[in-house]
This record gives sequence, C-alpha cells and structure tokens, in this order.
Amino acid sequence: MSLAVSLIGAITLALGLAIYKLIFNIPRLPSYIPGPPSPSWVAGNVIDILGNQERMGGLESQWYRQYGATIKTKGTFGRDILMTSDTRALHYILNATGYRYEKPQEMTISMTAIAGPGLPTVNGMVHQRQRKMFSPAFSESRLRTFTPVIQRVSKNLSTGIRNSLGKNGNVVNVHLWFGRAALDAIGEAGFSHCFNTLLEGDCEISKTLHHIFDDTGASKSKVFRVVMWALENFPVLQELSARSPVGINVHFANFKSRSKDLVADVVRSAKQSVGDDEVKDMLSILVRANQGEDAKKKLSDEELLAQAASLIVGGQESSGTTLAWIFYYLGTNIEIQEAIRQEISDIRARIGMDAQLSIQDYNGMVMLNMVIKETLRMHPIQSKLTRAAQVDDIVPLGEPLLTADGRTINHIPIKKGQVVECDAHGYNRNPAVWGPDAQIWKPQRWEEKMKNPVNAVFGSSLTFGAGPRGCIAWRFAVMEIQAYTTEMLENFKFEPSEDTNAVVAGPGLFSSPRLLGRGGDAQMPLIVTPLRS
Ligand code: HEM
Repeated sequence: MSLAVSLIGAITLALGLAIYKLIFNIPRLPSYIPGPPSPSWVAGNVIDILGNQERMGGLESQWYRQYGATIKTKGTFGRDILMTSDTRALHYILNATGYRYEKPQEMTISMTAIAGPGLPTVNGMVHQRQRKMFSPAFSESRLRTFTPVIQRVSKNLSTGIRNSLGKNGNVVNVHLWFGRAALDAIGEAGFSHCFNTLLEGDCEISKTLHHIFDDTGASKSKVFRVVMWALENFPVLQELSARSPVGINVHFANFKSRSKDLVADVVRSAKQSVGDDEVKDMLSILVRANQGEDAKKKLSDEELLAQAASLIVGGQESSGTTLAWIFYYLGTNIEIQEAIRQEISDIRARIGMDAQLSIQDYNGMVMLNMVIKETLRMHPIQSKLTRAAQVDDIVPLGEPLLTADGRTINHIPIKKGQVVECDAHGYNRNPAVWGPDAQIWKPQRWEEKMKNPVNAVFGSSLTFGAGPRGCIAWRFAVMEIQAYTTEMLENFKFEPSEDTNAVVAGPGLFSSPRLLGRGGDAQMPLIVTPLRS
C-alpha cells in the first residue's frame, strides 16, 4: 500500500514538475516588443486568430497596421509568440539560417500523429537526409513523366463534373471536385494507386481528410486549446488520441491507420518494382534511391510509409483549395475567364483540338499564370509557417519597430526555444512589399517582374514556403493547377451562385473557403454550365 502511495506521489510530482516546466520555464520576449493585448491567459490570442475572426488573417493585418510588421502575441498559458510579416526577418528565419529554426516539438508531435516521421514532420539532419533522397522525384525533368497522369485526371475531372450536372448547368461545390482531382493525381503519380474518387465518389481516406481539414481550424474553446496543448506536449497521450474528447484526434488516428494499410502495400510493390527500367511514381523513385544508399543513411520502412502519407496530407487540400479560389475569382471576373479561354483557343489553333498541351504550352499562357500567382498570393493554404529557435539569436528587421517605451529598433533578441510564426498570409499582403493595393486580387500586378526578397520557392509569395523546407512538390502542384484550370475552362463556364458572395477564407489554420456564418464543411458553390456536349 505504502509503495503504491509513494509511486502515485512520485508520478504526480514528476507530472507537476513537467507541467510547471512547460508552462513557466519557457522563453520570454523582451517586454518592449509591441503587440495586441491577450484576452485570456489560458488561450492567449489563439482563439481569436483561429476562431473568432470572420476571415483568415484579418485580425493579424489589423495588428500589423497598428503595431508594425513584427509583433508579440500570446499562445496557450501565456506563452510569448513572435509573429512576423517582415521581409528581412522572414528571409533570415526561413532561409538564411538553414536549420537554426526548426518546426517546434509540439507541432511535429501532432503531425507525426497524422502521417508518421515523413518530410513535413522531421527536423535537422534527418530532414536533410530524407529531403536529399526524395528530391529527384520532384525535379523538372521528372515532371514531364507525370504530365500524362495529370492530364488523365483532368479528363476524369471534367467527366465527373459533367455527369453531375443537369443540361443547363447547376450549382456545384467545386472545392469538393478539385480536392478529389488532387487526391487522384497524388495516388497515381505519388505511388501508382488509383483512388478514382472523381468517377466513383469519396473513399475512406478522402472523407477522413475532409474531417481533419475542417476541424483543425475549429479551436474555438479554451477547453479545446488546453486539450490540444496536453496532446501536443505529452506524446504518450497521442496513443490515447482515438478515444480523446477532441474529434480531430480521432480523425488523426483514423487517417494514420487507413493510410498505413494502404501505403504498406504500396511500399511493398515499389520495392518489388525496383529492378524495372521505367520507374513510374514518386515513391518508387525514392525506394530505388534508398536501395542504393549505404546502411547508415537508408530510410527505414516506417520513414518510407510516412512519405506516402505525407504526400496525401501535403498535396490534397492544398491544391484543391487553391483551385477553388482560382475559380472563385474566375467566376466573379468573367472577362479574365474569357481571356484565358482565348489563350487556350490560340494554342488549339496551333496544335489541334485533340492534342495534349505541353508543359511549355501551360507555362506560355500569360493570363493563366498571372491568375495562378495572384491567387496563390491571396490565399496561402498554410497561413503561418511555425518555427522555434534552436539557439539564442538576434532577428534582424527590415521594417523598424517602435517599442512600447518609444525607441526604434532594427533587431529583436530571442532565446533558444522561442516560437516564431512566419506569417505567410501577412507577408503576402504586406503593403511594404506589394504596394497599397496588397489586399486586392489583381493578376495584372504580375505583368511587372516581382522582386523575391524572401527567396520564396515560387511566385515571390510565401505560399509554397521558402528555404530548406519549402514545398518539395511545387512544380507538380503548379502543373496540376495549370492543367485542371485549362481543362475546366475548355469545357465549362463558371458564374457566381447566390451563395458565392457569402464565401470567405477560413478562419482557421488553412485558407479553405467557407460560407460566412453558416459553419459546416469547406464550400465553393459556383454555377457551372457545359460549353459543349
Ligand atoms: C497549391 C499547392 C501546394 C501548396 C500551396 C503547398 C504549400 C506547402 C508549404 C507552405 C510547405 C512548407 C511548410 C513549412 O515550411 O512549414 C509545403 C511542404 C510540403 N509539401 Fe506542399 N504545397 C502544395 C502542394 C503539394 C503537393 C501536391 C504535394 C505532394 C505531391 C506536397 C507535398 C509537400 C511535402 C512533402 C512538404 C514537406 C517538405 C519538407 O518539409 O521538406 N505539396 N507545402
């Protein structure tokens, strides 16, 4: 009995100390860094950012106008967070300092719960090793081998939508269809798996993904924040996540177990096809590279499985949502829709009606590419790229800050462990970078060559990230978006429906479109009318 009591006492003490350390022994920012007041010690500004604002990024933009491009906000249990939309600070953190700023542990724990130890989750040398091995699958020359897959998926996309329409058009939630197209393309190009959701409807994996992306932004209550904090900080609790009171963790666990079953088969067959001359998909390319590595650098089976799951998580909602926003703007700007249709007609006049467009054709369509870049700028799927300093450091600022005590500063000293939110949404709409019309969708701004002060991987905006962790698949994603947009505009006309003016981005972590004040799943309702039968 006394042994049990001592044991319980020891565990309680250890847990108490761990919680004390996590809450009170955390790095603090200098008190003079300006920022908004925190409405609650428990939840900080997080609930307002993720749940209480009408649309993603509105509140942060207001804070930047009021306090400057870099601010101090509060996280759960009063944690200081440095949030920045400043060009120089972002370049320094994401790019110039390599791995000095890593994804924070609490974030990687959650991501591991979804996809395992794949590229988006691991840090430092492990990340460097995985990235080096996976990169050839996403090179410019590889892209050409994936073009037929993407064009096949675009045909299925138009067939699927056409089959769902009445003769005179219909209101279609295009977000759903683009998400299906993105998943089908990743299945085939990523690991030769045919999800076929465009022709057969959602599968278990796509349904689970909808839940994950729909729930992630729903951090509206303090209780939810505290539970998430506990799950993020105590990995052991993740094991119980399937039974946790937080719906999203049930979905994490579901996705992990479903994708594990699927990709175990995929990895097995990729290993068997290693001798084939023609390697068909991204995972087979990785498995082949892995076979040739020396034992110390080889990826384990768990790491291989995690890459396939990471492709699904990283590539489905991101491409689907970007496409939904592109069609929102095309639906509400008919003249731009027509201008792209004219670009397609010009190419058709040259190559014929039945020929497939080439990558050069896609890249040569000026208006199409301006629309893509501008929409990516306005709607970065991941609004914040979160990092934690691995050492004490000094962050340089491009836009000086006026401190609470009236000084002007160009640098911010930070301590090891300090969490920094690199605000992609804030940067993409920062007037110091994009001019006074930064909040307006204006594709023509890309007629002039844009500067790229943060060394972003594509299109000068931070939507695909920057530096060693920038999106590995950006070329693939851009080609997908080009191909589906072209196919859609050749086959259908898009117009706003009654609900289109209720569409807003977020709020939440992801810029998924939603109907303002109506809750529910992501939506992009447009009237879609076939152009030819
Ligand atoms: C419009 C489409 C897409 C956007 C906007 C996008 C955006 C991003 C961003 C911002 C990151 C970096 C996150 C960070 O630094 O914290 C990232 C990483 C990643 N993305 Fe994408 N992505 C897109 C499409 C895709 C697709 C189609 C795939 C898979 C086929 C994919 C796979 C990945 C992977 C594996 C990573 C992790 C890279 C690493 O950490 O080294 N993404 N993506």
